[in-house]
Formats: sequence, C-alpha cells, structure tokens
Amino acid sequence: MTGAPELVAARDVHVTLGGSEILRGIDLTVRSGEVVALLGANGSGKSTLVRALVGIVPLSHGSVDLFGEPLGPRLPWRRLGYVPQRVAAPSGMPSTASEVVASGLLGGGRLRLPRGWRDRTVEALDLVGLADRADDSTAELSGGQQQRVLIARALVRRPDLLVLDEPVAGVDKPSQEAFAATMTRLVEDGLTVLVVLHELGALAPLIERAVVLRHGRVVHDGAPPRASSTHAGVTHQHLHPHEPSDGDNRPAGPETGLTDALNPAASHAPRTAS
Ligand SMILES: Nc1ncnc2c1ncn2[C@@H]1O[C@H](COP(=O)(O)OP(=O)(O)OP(=O)(O)O)[C@@H](O)[C@H]1O
Repeated sequence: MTGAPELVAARDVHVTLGGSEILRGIDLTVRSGEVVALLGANGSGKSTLVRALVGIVPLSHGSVDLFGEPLGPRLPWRRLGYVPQRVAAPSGMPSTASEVVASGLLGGGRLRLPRGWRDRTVEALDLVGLADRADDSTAELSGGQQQRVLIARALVRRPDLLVLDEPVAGVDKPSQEAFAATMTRLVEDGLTVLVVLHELGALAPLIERAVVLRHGRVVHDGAPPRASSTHAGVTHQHLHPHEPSDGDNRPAGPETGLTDALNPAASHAPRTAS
C-alpha cells in the first residue's frame, strides 16, 4: 500500500467540544486500497475523529486533506461516502428507503437527482439486501435495516472512500456476515474503508490495520489486535471480575499495551477482589 495515494491525511488534529479537548493531536493517513479499523473504548474520540475527517466538526488545530485536497469546497465530495452512527429514525417524517438512499446523490451543489437515480438506488439497496423494501417507510424497518439503508445511501454515490461509524452496532450476526461479504466485494473492486468498530467481528478478515484511540490520542497504529478466545470483542471495557491478581503472569510485549489501550480499566482501575 506504500506509495498508493493518500485518501485521508490528518495532521496534528485537535478538536475541542463543549470546552473540552476531545482530540489531542491525531495523525492519521489512509491510503487508497486500505481497510482501516478505528478502535478504542467508549468516549475515546472515534466518532469525533471521523466527524472531523468528513468536515462535520471543526478542527481547533491541525489539518485534514481528503483525496489530496484540504477540507473545503474544492474537495471532490462525491468520492466520499459517510455512514454516521445510527440514531433512531424520526417518526413523523416518513420517507421511504429509496428516498433516503436517493438523498445520497444530492449535495455538492446538486439540487436535482441525476439521470438513472432509480436504478442506482435499487442497486445500492440490493448491495445491502434491501431491494425488496425500497418503497417501505423507514419507520417500518428494524434498527438494523435502517442502518443498512444509511449504508446504501453512502454506497449509492459509488464512493472511492467509505467512512463508517459503527455500521454493525446492534445488527444481528447473519446481517453482520452479509455486510462483511458486501464489503469484501467492494474492497476487491478498489474501495478504501475507514470504519469505527467496537469489535472486529465479522469484518476481521478484511481489516489489515487498526488505529486505536485513547483519550483523544492514537496509541496504536498497526496490525489489528487478535480477538482473544475468552472475549467476543477486543474493545470490551468493563472491569473483569476475573482479572489477574498482581501476582499473575500477564503476557509482556505490545499485545499487553494494546489490550490496556483498549481497556483502560485493565491498566488503571483498582483491581476488585473476586
Ligand atoms: N458535541 C459535543 N459536546 C461536548 N462533548 C462532546 C460532544 N460530542 C462528543 N463529546 C464528548 O467527546 C468524547 C468523545 O466522544 P466520541 O463520541 O467521539 O467517542 P467514541 O470513541 O466515538 O465513543 P463511543 O464508542 O461511545 O461511540 C466523549 O467524552 C463525549 O462526551
């Protein structure tokens, strides 16, 4: 991947929200063809970082380039697909799945849908397995299906870079696997992906690099953590009643540091007697 164009280049990014510094000097590069997972405990700044990268929250310091252009009107926004963290669909504002997906073709000064939008909308819904629900109101869809509609809204743009914020949170296992299969096909076709995850889950085979945040800083950028056999996920952050006592032999080396980065409780909280 070295030498491939940098689709994301964030340098010394700081973001302050509500008077608190949430991001404290993030450097992150994503090159064309990469699939990068953004991991970290709750509140470590993952969503804030992706929102800063796509220009939704302002930087207090630093810079972000996408596709070699600084954030701003000259940027080729149509090459970007962004899937926000799902929030409940507002009731009282009925819109069909295909209307939501078609809205992904607007923006960048475009007020009318392009020719062929219907076919592209159905194609995008088909990618997430919802072509047969195109005319259903999103309010009738389950939470996981609404999430898939948002993914289709990003894919309808046929983006080169897809930024997803916890796309499979609350989605059942078969749907996660279907999503992973779709992503695999798109990545084979050249899609570059930056994805916020709580655990690698079904996407694990696709993830070649993981960036781990802690308290608004990058604490790991490299090989994805291996899922432990005893824990379903790598970013679980509760304090384990079965944590090792001080006398236990914890494995030394980078893996320990990574585990601690993902699990602040493991390294800082006082151990509870079990
Ligand atoms: N608009 C805001 N105003 C003030 N603080 C905010 C705002 N948005 C986020 N924060 C704070 O920034 C911190 C990081 O939040 P963020 O959502 O980026 O974390 P995260 O790693 O994505 O967490 P999660 O895994 O729970 O989604 C949190 O402490 C959050 O409360």
